[in-house]
Amino acid sequence: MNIFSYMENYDYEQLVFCQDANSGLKAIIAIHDTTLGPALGGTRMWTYASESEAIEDALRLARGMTYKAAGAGLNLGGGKAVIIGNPRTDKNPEMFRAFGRYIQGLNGRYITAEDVGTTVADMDLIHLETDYVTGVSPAFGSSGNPSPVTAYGVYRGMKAAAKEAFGTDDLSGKTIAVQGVGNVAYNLCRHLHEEGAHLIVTDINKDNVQRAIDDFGAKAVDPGDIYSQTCDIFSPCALGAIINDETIPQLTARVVAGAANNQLKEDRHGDILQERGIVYAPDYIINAGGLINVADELEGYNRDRAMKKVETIYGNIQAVIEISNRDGIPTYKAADRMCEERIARVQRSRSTFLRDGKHALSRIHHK
Ligand SMILES: NC(=O)C1=CN([C@@H]2O[C@H](COP(=O)(O)OP(=O)(O)OC[C@H]3O[C@@H](n4cnc5c(N)ncnc54)[C@H](O)[C@@H]3O)[C@@H](O)[C@H]2O)C=CC1
Ligand SMILES: CC(C)CC(=O)C(=O)O
Repeated sequence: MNIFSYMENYDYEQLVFCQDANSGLKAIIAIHDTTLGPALGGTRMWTYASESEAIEDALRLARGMTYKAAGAGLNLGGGKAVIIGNPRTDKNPEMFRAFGRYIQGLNGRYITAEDVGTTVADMDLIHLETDYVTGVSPAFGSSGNPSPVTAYGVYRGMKAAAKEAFGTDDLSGKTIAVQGVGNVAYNLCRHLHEEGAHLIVTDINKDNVQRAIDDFGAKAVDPGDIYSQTCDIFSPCALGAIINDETIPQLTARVVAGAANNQLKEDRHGDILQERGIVYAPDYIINAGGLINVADELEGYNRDRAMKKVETIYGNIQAVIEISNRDGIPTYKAADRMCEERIARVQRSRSTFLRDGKHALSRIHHK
């Protein structure tokens, strides 16, 4: 991978490598764009096959966060971190403390939170070394685990996409195939079950599958069979790049709406979904609930205010669909356009010289 060409291509600001032999920490922090504010994005811990795979993941996810914050109307930029390692076997407290010190060294340019492989307990350890961490335990006045809030936002966004496809946002009686029933999707399934939807689930973790069967009467299928299930909605809630040349021909759903980041393997797969008449709810618009929730901490966490903001995801999905229909472009392009226009507008409105510029989040509280 030619790192500088990649960064130049998508206009990345900064890539930080963090190493601590004492704890075994090997981490990468990617900051994509801070036009709107400090870069906020979770830390993923994963067993990457190579260092370039880890770098590419951090970069791709960071760029997604720029768009996610812009689309959600937040005054935040895009960043993400990855820790190379197995989250089940390679963690130790010193690793997260060391990582916290590297974050502190960025002096607020990057703020972290949970992602796949990291937990509230990990954020508490990071918090021992830096204030630039969210999703910390509620005991510290923070918002805790963002997953249930992300799930609620996905549920609301799914309803908005269903309205476009089926003429109603009522999900009762609809069959929904869910890929991955981890932290976010378990909570999503709860909302869907309560509304009377039929659930088909898969996961590589058998315990997670069993929990969905026991709690929601879900039907379970093997991971490779989830794409071809007869269903109304396909909900990717595991990892990225699962909308691709192999999976699209298998889909029977009229809506794709899920929590996973970077669902389209390549942009052209969003074009193919559109050609097939499948309503795609762009990932970074529909899964912004967790970000909205942790971002609220920066102003002193208020759950009611955060949940009100999460409700806007329904309208944001509708706005994207409206642009898509108006301009005759796929929804992923409509979402990009909407977010890029907001960033450009804010950049223009803040272009005049100020001796001591102030940002909406310059009051970030030091706990
Ligand atoms: N947790 C949050 O608040 C947010 C999460 N996301 C994204 O949503 C997705 C899910 O996140 P979480 O629920 O937090 O993660 P998680 O790790 O709790 O759940 C993911 C689940 O997918 C399963 N899985 C992995 N590979 C699979 C495969 N090939 N087939 C079937 N199942 C597979 C895992 O076993 C796990 O149960 C991730 O892509 C994450 O980046 C996005 C926004 C916020
Ligand atoms: C809680 C969020 C900040 C997690 C994240 O990084 C994301 O939305 O992908």
